[in-house]
Amino acid sequence: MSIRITLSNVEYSRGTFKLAVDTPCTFAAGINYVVGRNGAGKSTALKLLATAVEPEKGSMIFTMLTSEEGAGMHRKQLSVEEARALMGFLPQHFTGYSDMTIERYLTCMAFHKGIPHRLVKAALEKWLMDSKLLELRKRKLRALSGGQLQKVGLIQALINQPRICILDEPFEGLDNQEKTFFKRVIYKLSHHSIIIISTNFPEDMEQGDQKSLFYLDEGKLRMYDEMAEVDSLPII
Ligand SMILES: Nc1ncnc2c1ncn2[C@@H]1O[C@H](COP(=O)(O)OP(=O)(O)OP(=O)(O)O)[C@@H](O)[C@H]1O
Repeated sequence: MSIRITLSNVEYSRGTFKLAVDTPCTFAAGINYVVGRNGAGKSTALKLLATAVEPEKGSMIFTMLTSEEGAGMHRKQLSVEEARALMGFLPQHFTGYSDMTIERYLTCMAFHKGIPHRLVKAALEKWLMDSKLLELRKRKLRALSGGQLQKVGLIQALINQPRICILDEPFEGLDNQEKTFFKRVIYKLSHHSIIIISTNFPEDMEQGDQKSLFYLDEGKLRMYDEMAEVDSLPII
């Protein structure tokens, strides 16, 4: 099941800021890094890809390689609803439902994302243990530190191994051990899923067998074939 997101001549404005994609950009399975200076439009681009906002011009098309009787192997275009059902999204300033405890919030998210009820408890316990949140599971989201909340945000985005996973500055606030844990989860997922990560930190871009680089310069998104080019781009 190979999924792609293809952007053509997309434009989206927010106040005086304009995001524009005037060269072909395709996001495929593997880790796709979106980089650029502060204010270049990374969060806006990720919201667009997550279908949280709609392009004013151009097209954003989700396709999946599929095999159907009579039609053989072909690329099927997905509706926005079908694409959303395959998505996990961590926005830049994740809040979740601040009055819920970690356990209740993540249980609701797991149900919502279609994980069978009988599997949720054990799966959640493993996530909470691996991310060092187990002892905090009865604490409300509003009482968590920035790093603790970020881990909850990452778990809700990754919990059902989504085929499209969009993570806005995912490692913000995590210590090295926590970063290593989540990077390993993301790396494994990247073999079958489109992972889109925005970051300002080149050291966070070391992983992924299949890597692509997207650079934003004052709202213009451009795809680079070579990760090696990252060293030549002014990121921060
Ligand atoms: N709610 C808003 N209304 C109007 N303009 C906005 C709004 N939010 C952000 N902008 C502007 O849109 C532009 C892109 O912002 P965006 O958050 O996408 O950039 P970014 O690359 O993610 O920045 P950072 O690295 O600082 O998170 C900026 O110039 C910003 O000032």
